[in-house]
Amino acid sequence: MSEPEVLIQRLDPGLPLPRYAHQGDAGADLHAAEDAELAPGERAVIRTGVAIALPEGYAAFVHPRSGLAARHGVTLVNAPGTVDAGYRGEIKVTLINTDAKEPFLLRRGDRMAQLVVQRVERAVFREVGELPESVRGTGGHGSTGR
Ligand SMILES: O=c1ccn([C@H]2C[C@H](O)[C@@H](COP(=O)(O)OP(=O)(O)OP(=O)(O)O)O2)c(=O)[nH]1
Ligand SMILES: [Mg+2]
Repeated sequence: MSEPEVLIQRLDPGLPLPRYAHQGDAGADLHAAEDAELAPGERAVIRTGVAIALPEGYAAFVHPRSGLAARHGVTLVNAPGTVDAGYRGEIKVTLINTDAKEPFLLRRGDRMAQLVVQRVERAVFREVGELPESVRGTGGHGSTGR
């Protein structure tokens, strides 16, 4: 399978570019371009120092890092964040500290989230009066029990 080429622009020369930590990883780690201190319950929009141009038919999704989530309760408010193929602005990460007691200290250069590049489809929304029947029907939101 050929790898899609993503053009990347450094907006902050002092920072490493996003990279895959291991062969086979789906997510490339995004670095924080700034220091921040998040009090319990606080959120902050953090710059990554990079902008990208994705090929048509692709999107990139900003996912939390599970280590930060498990150790510190730090995740993303909008997980996963969607980076559109046409977006040329700086990628930003909206972190939230869900820990009840401990503030979270983020340092410039820390790996704070990961970017997953994926092929995406665009749908045509065709309006109809009635939808076709299905086995599930309209049951949702816990209809199958706990
Ligand atoms: O975690 C994220 C999510 C989004 N974006 C950028 C890329 C994306 O293409 C753009 C818009 O994102 P989205 O459509 O999710 O936000 P919106 O609130 O709908 O803004 P807009 O009105 O600009 O579409 O913001 C990020 O940098 N980080
Ligand atoms: Mg939008």
